[in-house]
Amino acid sequence: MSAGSPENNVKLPWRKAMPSFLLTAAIAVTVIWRSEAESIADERQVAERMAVTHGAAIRRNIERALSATYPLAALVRQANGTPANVEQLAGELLPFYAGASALALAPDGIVRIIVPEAENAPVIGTDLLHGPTRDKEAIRARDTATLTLTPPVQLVQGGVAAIGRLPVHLGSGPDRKFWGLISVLIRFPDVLQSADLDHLKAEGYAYHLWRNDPDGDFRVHHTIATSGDPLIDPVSVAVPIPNGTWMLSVSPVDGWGDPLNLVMKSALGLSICILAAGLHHSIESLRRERAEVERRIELRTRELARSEQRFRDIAHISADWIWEVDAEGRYTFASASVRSLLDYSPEELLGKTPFELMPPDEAARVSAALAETVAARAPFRDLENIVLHKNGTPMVTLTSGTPILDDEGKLLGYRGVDRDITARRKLEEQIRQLAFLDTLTQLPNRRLFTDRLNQALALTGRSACYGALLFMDLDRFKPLNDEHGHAVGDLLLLEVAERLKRCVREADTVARFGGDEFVVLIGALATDRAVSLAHAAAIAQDMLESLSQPYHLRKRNDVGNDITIEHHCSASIGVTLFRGHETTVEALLQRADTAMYRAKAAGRNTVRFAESDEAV
Ligand SMILES: Nc1nc2c(ncn2[C@@H]2O[C@H](COP(=O)(O)OP(=O)(O)OP(=O)(O)O)[C@@H](O)[C@H]2O)c(=O)[nH]1
Repeated sequence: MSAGSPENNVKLPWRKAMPSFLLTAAIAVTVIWRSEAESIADERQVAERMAVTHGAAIRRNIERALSATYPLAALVRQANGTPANVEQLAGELLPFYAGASALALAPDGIVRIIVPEAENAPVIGTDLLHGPTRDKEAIRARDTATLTLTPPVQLVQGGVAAIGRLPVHLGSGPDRKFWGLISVLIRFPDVLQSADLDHLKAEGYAYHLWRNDPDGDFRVHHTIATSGDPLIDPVSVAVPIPNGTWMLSVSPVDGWGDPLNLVMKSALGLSICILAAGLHHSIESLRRERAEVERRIELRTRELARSEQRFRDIAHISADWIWEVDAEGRYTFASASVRSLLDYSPEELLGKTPFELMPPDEAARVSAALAETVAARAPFRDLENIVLHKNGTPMVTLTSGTPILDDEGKLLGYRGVDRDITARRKLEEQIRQLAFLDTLTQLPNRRLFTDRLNQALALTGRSACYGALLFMDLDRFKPLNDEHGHAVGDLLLLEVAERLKRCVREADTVARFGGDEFVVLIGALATDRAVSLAHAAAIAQDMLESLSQPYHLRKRNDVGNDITIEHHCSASIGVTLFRGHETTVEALLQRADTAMYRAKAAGRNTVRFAESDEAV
């Protein structure tokens, strides 16, 4: 097979499946990416919800703690700036405001009272509005007349806390004047406890509660509380508090998304890509194989059509008759040339057997001759047989055939060819006759006679019977020719031949050597020489007698009329006996010829034996 042959191109290279792989990979990546993005979005939503919930709790706690200042402010206003039993009230209030760890009153900004006093005593006397201890949020509260909250700060008395400052004003309208500040100490992380930030940690979240410095760089974060774990792309919710906003940022400790899930999805995606590429490869391979098979079928069909056309052309122009028979020997196909050979149309032959076209005895002979060949499913060549022309004329054909077998070797029939050799056989017969028969009388000529004489010598040698050879020459034949012409002479010769044949048995041979010379071979006379001589003499006499009968020969006279001439004729016969190869054929003929001349010499119309025979 050459390198460029189609068979080599059927195999599909794997690189052809690459586009399918890449396309599927792109789809898989998109799907995985989207699914991952969706699941991260879901996760962020959940985290945000949690941050919102916890942020709200923080805000509630802060506000509740801050609200502890309101009853005291009300008390101060009610007492017009000089409340009594404030320490007692503050002490009673504190347990009701979770997150509020201390309450302080600072008339004119100077802390005078703080409850509980024991752990907060160092604060007493601190001037929140002036001097080095002044507090930014305190001043803001006074100036804006709104509750402010400091960021969580390190306390003088220890611990971390945010301090809420509520400005208290007395009077209203133009008489309204600043009284001082009521502060609430909101300790960290105590205030956050009821916000249950630990729950976030337990749920696997890192959190960060932070704020910007409202007066400083907004990019600087001040941490209020943290889980201690680093944040990864956190979701942040605002926790509004007085004079500011805290932020609660939350992210899963292990980061967003599920890496194991992502790996499994990626593995699944890769498997689908490989599967898609494999599928593409298989389908494309199948498609190519199918296309190749179809191409080959078309090629073979065309070859078959060409081959069939070739067969039809040959069958059409061939002088031979091409045929097919089924397993029962019935014609299933006959080429058109059967018409010129036997005058049957191909259709007339369908269903017939070849034997139906033969004379019965020929059919039996051919059937027997073919029986073994057909049983062996073997081909046969040049089987000569006689087939009858539609008009009954026997035709000689040479038949050759070859078996038709199916894939299992079962015989389906035969196909073959019949060649008409009738003309050839006729020609051969003519040649044979020219070689062995006298053209005028159709009697054996000298060559055939010599052959038969040889056989007779062998036969008599075995049987011990004598045979006889009679050499005969017509007397005065020439004058007939001369007077009436050769044609009349020929008629006489034909008649002589017939009369001589009638004088002998079928097994004996009458031959013409040419001119008016005839030779007769008598096969088996007797084992006794004398008896044989007598028998031969009797046959010779019989012949003389027969030949002496008048001949009526027809001829056309000078004016064109047919006339009959009566002619009388005699012959001189020389006879000799033989038995076995005592002598040669030539010597025997010579002996008979000599005896014939002796008969001529004796006055013609007589018989003479060879001298050797007479001497016995
Ligand atoms: N019509 C005819 N004549 C033939 C044929 N062959 C030879 N002859 C003639 O036969 C004659 C033979 O004559 P011969 O045997 O020599 O002489 P004959 O007249 O028979 O005389 P005898 O034999 O001596 O009695 C010749 O005239 C030949 O021309 C033949 O085929 N047809």
